[in-house]
Amino acid sequence: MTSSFNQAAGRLMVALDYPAVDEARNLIKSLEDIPCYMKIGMQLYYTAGPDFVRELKNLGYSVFLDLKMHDIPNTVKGGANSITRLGVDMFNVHAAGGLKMMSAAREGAREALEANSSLKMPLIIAVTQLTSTNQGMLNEEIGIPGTVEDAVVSYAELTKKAGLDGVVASPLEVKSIKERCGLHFQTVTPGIRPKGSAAGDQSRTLTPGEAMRQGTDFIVVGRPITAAPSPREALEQIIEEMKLS
Ligand SMILES: O=C(O)c1cc(=O)[nH]c(=O)n1[C@@H]1O[C@H](COP(=O)(O)O)[C@@H](O)[C@H]1O
Repeated sequence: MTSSFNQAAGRLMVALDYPAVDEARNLIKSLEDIPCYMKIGMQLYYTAGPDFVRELKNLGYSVFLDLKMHDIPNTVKGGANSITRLGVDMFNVHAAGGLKMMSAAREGAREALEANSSLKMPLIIAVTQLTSTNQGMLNEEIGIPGTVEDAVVSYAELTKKAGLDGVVASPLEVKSIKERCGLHFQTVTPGIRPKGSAAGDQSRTLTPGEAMRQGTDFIVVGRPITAAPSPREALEQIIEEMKLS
């Protein structure tokens, strides 16, 4: 595999949304030698737990633990401390928890590092508006006025103020986020749909190539890979598309 292939692979996060650890292991086996980022979300974590995080770290993968913490600051601080002790590379909280809650996540991670100097600081990212949320839902159900883009950018600014590393948003908002928060502020973008694949419950989507051209740092892809007849082929095609962008 070429170095440009591997570089693109490192910016592709595979969402391991499976009900059982064996299915996740089968996928990982089929993707052997491709150095992509692995994302463990609540479905798999609630059944496979910290052991599976350690298993992926032992295999050499970068791991994003996507548990989307949203609670009072003290509880999130404790959660962030435990997650950091697992040695993950990235984890997330909800920006809707507010400034104090987000700062508490950073504090919990910092205390874990103080207690064990062999750990490294994970990237801490805040979810802005879920990529399943559309304009109507934002205004009518969630009760936030204005455009989705404004709501996302405003949460991104709050996240930066809290001292976190970046946000989860749709690729459609990446340019505005980078304009307001700077190029180094990380963007992690789900809502990725290769041409011809089903949107499912995602509302704000772009293709892998389009997302890369918006300047995103990481794309997150689940079902277009996990539900493909050949996940490895689907993943390789996505990486080729990322490389060309
Ligand atoms: O935090 C996330 O990763 C996340 C945030 C968001 O706004 N939208 C979103 O889809 N995700 C996650 O990204 C993955 C997308 O999966 P697919 O829709 O199957 O590609 C899932 O694991 C979601 O939980």
